[in-house]
Amino acid sequence: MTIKLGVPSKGRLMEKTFEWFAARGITLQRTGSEREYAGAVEGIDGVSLILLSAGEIPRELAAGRIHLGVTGTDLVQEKLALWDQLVAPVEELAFGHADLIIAVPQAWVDVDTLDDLDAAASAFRDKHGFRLRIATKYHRLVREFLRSTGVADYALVDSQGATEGTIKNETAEAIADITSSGETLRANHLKILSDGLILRSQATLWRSRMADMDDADRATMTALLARLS
Ligand SMILES: Nc1ncnc2c1ncn2[C@@H]1O[C@H](COP(=O)(O)OP(=O)(O)OP(=O)(O)O)[C@@H](O)[C@H]1O
Ligand SMILES: O=P(O)(O)OC[C@H]1O[C@H](OP(=O)(O)OP(=O)(O)O)[C@H](O)[C@@H]1O
Repeated sequence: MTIKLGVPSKGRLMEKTFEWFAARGITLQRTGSEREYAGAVEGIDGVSLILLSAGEIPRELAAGRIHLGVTGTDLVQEKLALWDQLVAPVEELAFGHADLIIAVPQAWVDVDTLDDLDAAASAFRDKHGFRLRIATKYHRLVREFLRSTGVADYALVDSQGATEGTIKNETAEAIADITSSGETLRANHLKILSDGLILRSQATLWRSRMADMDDADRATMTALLARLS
């Protein structure tokens, strides 16, 4: 067998992950054509590279189909109930920083906190006859956060991308999404609630608690982790 290492297959996260491993003497590269999701590992024996969507890496770790994987804290905590029983963080990689936050239109001058949002949600329901809608792809994290903070009178609507646009498109009144530089929020005339930070995320190397290993794999894992930490 080999130790299977799952890495995002495209974009910022893939490039930064390759750089992070290269700085530790392990070369990860895509092989084949530009569109083929095949990869190779040089600098250590017994490790194979699996290129995957960042959003699927938590599930693959939880199922034990990969031994190690790089993805954001946000995606692990969103996709896996009881995530800490299924995976363990090995290293925070110091890139891919993003905050999961709740934001509302800047024009809502009376709404700056979750308490204000709660009041606005009740008023919204009285006026419109349906619940204030919050667009997000982070359903689990947003529900847990709002439950713990006592906001109840809302409906989540699913948005898998361009979430900041849902308010202008009138499919939601508020959003819960990740922000990094804050530019997308500003460009869409949105503001973060002062107590609306749900989670700080960054790219992290995770180890599966569920993946099988033989003796050779265990030796490879020990050697690999010694190189990475
Ligand atoms: N603007 C950003 N700055 C920093 N990190 C970000 C940014 N956008 C997303 N991320 C982080 O990158 C990771 C992947 O995000 P996302 O799911 O949006 O990626 P994607 O490219 O759409 O991946 P997928 O292939 O799963 O669709 C997440 O952990 C997220 O927190
Ligand atoms: O604070 P900023 O630096 O502007 O970054 C935040 C944006 O980045 C991500 O979107 P992405 O580019 O991954 O596209 P998406 O909306 O399709 O997910 C995220 O969903 C925000 O929209």
